[in-house]
Amino acid sequence: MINCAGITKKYGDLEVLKGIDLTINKGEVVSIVGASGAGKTTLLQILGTLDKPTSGEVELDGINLNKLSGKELSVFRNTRIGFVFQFHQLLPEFTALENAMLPALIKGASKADAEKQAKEFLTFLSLDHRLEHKPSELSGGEKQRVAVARALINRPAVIFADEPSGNLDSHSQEELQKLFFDLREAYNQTFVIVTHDYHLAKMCDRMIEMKDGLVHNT
Ligand SMILES: Nc1ncnc2c1ncn2[C@@H]1O[C@H](COP(=O)(O)OP(=O)(O)OP(=O)(O)O)[C@@H](O)[C@H]1O
Repeated sequence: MINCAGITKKYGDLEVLKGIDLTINKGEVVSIVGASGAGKTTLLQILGTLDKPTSGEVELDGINLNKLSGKELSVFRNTRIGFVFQFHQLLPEFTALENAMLPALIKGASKADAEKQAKEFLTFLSLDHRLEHKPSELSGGEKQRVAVARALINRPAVIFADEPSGNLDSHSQEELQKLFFDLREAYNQTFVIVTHDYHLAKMCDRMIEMKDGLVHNT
């Protein structure tokens, strides 16, 4: 699913990633942990095509990312990758249903198909009674579940989550954590999750520990 070899990233003189080799298999739920500044977000952004490495190769879903043009990369990102961030980043003027539908509409799905898919995922995520609510009318946990539905809608190869439960109360945190594993069970969905939450990290199939720009154990 994901293979990366010799990933480095430099910001000026600062070498944030110093040669990362990593393999993540389909259907795995993997956490990336490490101290603040260890390079976790930088690695996630490179794996998720939001940033480019200084050197090294990333293969995702059978595609070598170095070989894609800027335009091909953005199509690949919208269709094959899902993201969940610490702050949900839903569009405030749209309903839960509309927010979840958006990536499917961008991909070119018909409104009817996008709506059907979005409703299926929102129902799976126990939000069938919140379809017409706008983000301001949803709880933090609900907003984050809409963000998960939006990430899922195109059935991406992988969902990258950066501190997905960082802004939630402990009950919503637990609910969200359980969902990742439910979604893997139901859809064989692959997740790569950057987290400071040791409880979540330990629940994952594998914990990738980063230290000083290197992976220490996988
Ligand atoms: N655009 C940038 N320009 C310069 N330095 C950067 C940039 N982005 C990140 N860095 C530096 O790279 C290092 C790694 O940052 P990164 O955000 O990947 O760490 P992290 O492990 O995710 O940390 P945290 O747990 O605090 O989010 C930090 O020292 C950071 O200051």
